[in-house]
Amino acid sequence: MTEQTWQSCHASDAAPEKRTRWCRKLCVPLSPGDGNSRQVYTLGTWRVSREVYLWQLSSLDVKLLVDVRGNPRAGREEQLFRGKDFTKALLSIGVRYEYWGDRLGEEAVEGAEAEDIQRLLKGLLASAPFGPICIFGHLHEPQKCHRLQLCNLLPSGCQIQHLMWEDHRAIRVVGHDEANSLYKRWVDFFYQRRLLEEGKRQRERSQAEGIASGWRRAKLRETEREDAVAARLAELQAGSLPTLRWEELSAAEWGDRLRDGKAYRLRLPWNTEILWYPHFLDDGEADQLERKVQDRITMYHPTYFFQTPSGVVQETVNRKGQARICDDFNFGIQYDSSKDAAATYVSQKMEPWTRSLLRRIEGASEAVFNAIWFNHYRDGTVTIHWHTDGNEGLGPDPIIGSLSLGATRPFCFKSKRAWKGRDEEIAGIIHLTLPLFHGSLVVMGKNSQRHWLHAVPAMEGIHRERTNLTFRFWALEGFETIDAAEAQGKETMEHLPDKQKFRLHVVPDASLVEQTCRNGARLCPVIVDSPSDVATTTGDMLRRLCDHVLPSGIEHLHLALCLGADKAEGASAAHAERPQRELLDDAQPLRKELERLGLLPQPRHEVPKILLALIRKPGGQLHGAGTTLPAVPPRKAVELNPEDAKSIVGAEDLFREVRLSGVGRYSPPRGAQAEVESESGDWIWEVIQNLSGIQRKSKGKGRISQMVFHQSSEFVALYVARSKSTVHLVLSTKRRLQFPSLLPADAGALRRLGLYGRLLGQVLKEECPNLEFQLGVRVARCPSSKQMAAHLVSRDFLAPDPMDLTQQHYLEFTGGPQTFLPLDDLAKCVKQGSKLQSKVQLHDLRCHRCHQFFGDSMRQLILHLRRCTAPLEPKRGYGGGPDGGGEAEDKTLLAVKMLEEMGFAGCGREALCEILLKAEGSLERAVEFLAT
Ligand SMILES: O=C(O)CCC(=O)C(=O)O
Ligand SMILES: [Fe+2]
Repeated sequence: MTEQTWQSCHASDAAPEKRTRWCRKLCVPLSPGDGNSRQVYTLGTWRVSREVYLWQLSSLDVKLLVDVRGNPRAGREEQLFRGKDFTKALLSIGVRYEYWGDRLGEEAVEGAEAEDIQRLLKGLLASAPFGPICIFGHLHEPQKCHRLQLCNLLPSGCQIQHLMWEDHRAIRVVGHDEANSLYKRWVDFFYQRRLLEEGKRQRERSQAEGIASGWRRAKLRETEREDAVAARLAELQAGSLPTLRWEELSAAEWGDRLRDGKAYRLRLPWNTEILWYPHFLDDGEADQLERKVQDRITMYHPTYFFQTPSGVVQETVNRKGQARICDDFNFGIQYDSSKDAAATYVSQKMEPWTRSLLRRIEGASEAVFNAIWFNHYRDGTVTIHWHTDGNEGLGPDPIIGSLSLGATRPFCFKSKRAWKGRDEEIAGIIHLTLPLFHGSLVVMGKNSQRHWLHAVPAMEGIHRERTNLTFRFWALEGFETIDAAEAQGKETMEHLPDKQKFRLHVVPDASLVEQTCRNGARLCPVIVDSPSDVATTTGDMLRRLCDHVLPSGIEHLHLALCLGADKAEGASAAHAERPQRELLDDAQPLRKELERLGLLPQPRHEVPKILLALIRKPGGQLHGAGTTLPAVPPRKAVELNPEDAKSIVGAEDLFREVRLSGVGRYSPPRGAQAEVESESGDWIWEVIQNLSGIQRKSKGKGRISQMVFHQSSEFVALYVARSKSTVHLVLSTKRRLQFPSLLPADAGALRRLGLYGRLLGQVLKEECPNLEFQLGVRVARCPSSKQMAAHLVSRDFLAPDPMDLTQQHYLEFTGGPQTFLPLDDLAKCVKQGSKLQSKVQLHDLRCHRCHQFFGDSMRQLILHLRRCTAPLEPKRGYGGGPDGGGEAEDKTLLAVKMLEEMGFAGCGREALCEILLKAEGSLERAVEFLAT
């Protein structure tokens, strides 16, 4: 291949600057005939059994398999993971396995010099056994995999052929020139489409400018002119964004800057750019848009089929709702690996409101888009796993704008490879988390898909829905592959049973549409696939909907079939005119019922929708357990103290986060459920780490998940296993923050944590109006090297199990700022670098009559005092004995001394005097007061 042919292959002349560094490096021609003549095959991973792989390699007489996967244990094909097992299996058919992914993997070659890669390839060939070799990459199609570029750097004598699976047995050979031309076609097609789109925008804008300056007659509609102006303004704002550089800020500083309400251009390693607009839409605009999306966009929850290791086929409704808008393309949703299981997802068309929004986002993103993809997360248990948006339709190095509405969820970025910074401390895989506030926009700019993964992790304790709109430029018609996040760890089915596919459009009854469920989520129409099992009852169907799709906190529902002219039409028709309904019995097999009514669609027709209605079932119960959810009235709004708003960085956003998150009821897990075994003794950190796993199988029902009362993007509020009071939570940062190593830069996070506690306190006060709350850190714990934790505790100290309230806890919680320090004071101390020392003095508790010791168990002492009949020693001079006479003051002093001897010296004499007065002089009652 000559330089010219390479160039024309890999970059359109019209967009030379768009060529990646990688591609340019690969343009270096190879000297022909360097003696390395060799048969080279390439192959990717696919859902084909390992036996068939081995059989094909063996029949091609391959002698060496060269694994060039950067991460050879990634993806769904576990049987093809690098490991002893795979190596042995290859050896059994005479194929040697060599791992080269560390030098020739996707990451290793990114930005590398072509000469260096060539040198490595030469070395590889020189050491390879005689005979054909096979380069093994990740992706099935060679034109999408970096192995194609590697092959372009092989010595010219090599005979290169790419192998692709035709089905689960047969293989197809694609010539190297053909693979290169497929790649070129893809790139050229993509750039041409984008140029076309850019041209359109330019024309629109110059028309708008022409009209504004009065030299051109209006050809654009008013809205189009406004869109063009808004886009231009957004573009100007983008152009003047201040820059934050990853290396220049500590984790604490990032936390502050991402919460200071300002928009930034973030520059990350590997020449990556992210634009961050925390308030791209103001609150009013964001509310309005969320409403509009609820009204106009119908979310689709596709059903995926997985084969479990035992061979059982599982049918799973995707909990994440999806919708796509695009005038140019439809998108495919593939249900499993067989081609005919893919069904076209018909995109909705652009409307004036979506077009306006898209234009504005384009300006802020410095890009053009032609598609909006929606993701709907009904609550914090719906997630998206680590992935890149690397679909071929997005072209090379796509730019993606991502707008968030509803509950704040964190957007996690992590680098695909380790950063080798000068500073040891910041070397390694890089993590950056953005709090996706209601109305925020993140633009994943250049290199963000190439070098980084992103995810939206689970967030138990968040009951509010979230909608995400991603703005993309899509330029290829094709099939979307199945959601990698949902498929994680599961093997998809090879063959689906031959069945008819149709979709069910589930529309809530008009009386339910306006009903807001717990925490403000609205019951909206959804589209789901028909269940494949003919025996599925309408009760099963309803349960599936409740478990996976509908917002929680709705009243008892019933499923009805809508009959009438609009039975297969969209939600709007159902809203406009209520069709006749036929109530479906819970036990009725759904499919049979549809068949009986003559509604089953004919196979091979375009997937039709059948309208099912959700209707209120007065006082009824859903069939089976776990589907009856009482409606809970939304909580009253929390309030932000104007002082906090002024003085705390990020106060407004934190306030909005809590307000919009749908804080749940206080319901601590009971008994063993609440205990977290902690090997390190730092259970809070262990829980936090556990929670930071991006996707959890338990979907909010696991043991660790049950420990969570609430989360914000920065903090977590956990139930404690041995609660010391009616309400008792520990609050901590999700970032590692240990007491002895708190730095002045952490003061901002501590002040926000204080505010978080106050806001949660307000919510809890509404739930338990008779309780008073206090928030602070136990000073005695501060010197320990454990995760920093604050306690939000009600002042009644009525521990569910009184044995759990020790003297130490009691004295600390009631000892004022010397033992229980408010977070704002802690922030001040940290800022000034002062040390904290607890003033609590602990004494063993003991009975003043029989002198029995009770360690620090207040409960045991109280129980004992109620029983102890030992006489009071007369010489102790208290309790009405003969030496006990004298002045009342002396009597009190004696009693105070006795309490001190009993182990309450830490309370201070003044407090003991007061308590004695309250207890009318009775020591036993004084002890009980001390405990409550
Ligand atoms: O919901 C989000 O913010 C992320 C969505 C996403 O990454 C995607 O759709 O690819
Ligand atoms: Fe994504």
